[in-house]
Amino acid sequence: MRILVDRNIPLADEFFGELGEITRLPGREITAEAVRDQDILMVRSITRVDAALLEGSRVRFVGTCTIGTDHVDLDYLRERRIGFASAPGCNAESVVDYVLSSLLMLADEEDFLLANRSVGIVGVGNVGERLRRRLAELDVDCLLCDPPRAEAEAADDTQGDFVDLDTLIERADIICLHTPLTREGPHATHHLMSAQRIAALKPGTWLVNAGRGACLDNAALRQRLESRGDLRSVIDVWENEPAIDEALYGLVDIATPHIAGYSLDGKMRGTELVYQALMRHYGLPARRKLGQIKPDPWLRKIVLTGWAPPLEALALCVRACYDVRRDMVGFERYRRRFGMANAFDRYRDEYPVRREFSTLRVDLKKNAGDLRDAIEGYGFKVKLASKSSS
Ligand SMILES: NC(=O)C1=CN([C@@H]2O[C@H](COP(=O)(O)OP(=O)(O)OC[C@H]3O[C@@H](n4cnc5c(N)ncnc54)[C@H](O)[C@@H]3O)[C@@H](O)[C@H]2O)C=CC1
Ligand SMILES: O=C(O)C(=O)[C@H](O)COP(=O)(O)O
Repeated sequence: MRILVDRNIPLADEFFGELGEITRLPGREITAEAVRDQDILMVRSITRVDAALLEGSRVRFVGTCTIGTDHVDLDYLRERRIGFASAPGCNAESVVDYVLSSLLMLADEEDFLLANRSVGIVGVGNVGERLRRRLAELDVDCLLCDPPRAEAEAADDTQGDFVDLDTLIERADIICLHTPLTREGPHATHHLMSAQRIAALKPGTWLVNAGRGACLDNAALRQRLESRGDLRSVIDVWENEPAIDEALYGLVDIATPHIAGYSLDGKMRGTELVYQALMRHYGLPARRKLGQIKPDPWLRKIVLTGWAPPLEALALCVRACYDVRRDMVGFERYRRRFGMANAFDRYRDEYPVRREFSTLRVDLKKNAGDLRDAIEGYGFKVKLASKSSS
């Protein structure tokens, strides 16, 4: 079999090599001509997969090693009986790491504790739910907005914690968007954060978008920031990637090129999930296991030998593992050298290795044990020193 793989998919040889001949291409160079003689196509979110790409080709299976599927015409694949798999949840932990690293940076600048603020999570699926759980460990109040879930769970008495988006906007100090991009149906998310809703944000609100760019009206956010400058914003996903609105880029506090989910762990998990689905599709045993191939992180553990203010201890662990400033500064450096549209793709292509918080163990000695909840709450592994060793 012939397998065409986006070159930004790690471990493709290890997982797909046994099935046939692999060709690698940059995602934006995966054209109808390139796929014509291929049997299997493995993409990421920048390749539009539809009739224009696949009609007349031999492709019988498409995998996207991503959570989002808005770049794939699923109806077309169904009609043509082409097998399909995505990688639900693969990089959800990484997106949460990104959000927490960003919130910590802003909290650091404004000198306050997250525990004193309420966070509104819009879209409480794999990402939003993990964010909620980690924030709950830190005693942060969360408001949840997820109408599809609210409807589905309405009959369950133990649920019912959902609010509508306008109530969330009114009450939350920090708003995190984690919705998929959908353009149809009762809960379509295109411009869910509309001009009207952006105008309604309370002065001082922090707005985070790590879902999809077009869930938020980018022009309206630019106007609000230009005219009032009274929000703080973290934008990882943009309308019209990679040719994003540079004026908006210049106004947001943390601007990154769609890398929230870009840990090596998240990407490798994406490859493994799609590999498992591919093997099921062909009725073959999935013998390869990520655990056998995954490289060790280069930083395994940090030892805290005494008590420190929780915010400082957390900031230390976060910075050691993944500091969002690395990507802000790196992206800006690329923008100056290559221009925005080139910088956007190139930074992602050449993305420096990043590992999830969960790969870092924090050893707490002596009275540093008091920091356990905060550090575990942020997603790190914690080991408490035994009495004899402390
Ligand atoms: N920035 C990045 O690097 C990444 C971005 N993403 C994006 O994040 C999105 C969410 O990821 P997951 O949580 O894994 O997806 P998921 O499918 O597990 O959860 C999405 C949630 O959004 C809810 N939802 C749908 N319409 C809504 C609406 N109108 N208002 C509020 N909630 C709504 C759904 O009911 C669901 O619970 C993905 O679809 C993808 O587009 C995912 C990974 C990385
Ligand atoms: O998984 C998703 O959904 C994402 O947004 C990906 O992390 C984005 O990565 P690319 O597919 O654009 O490389």
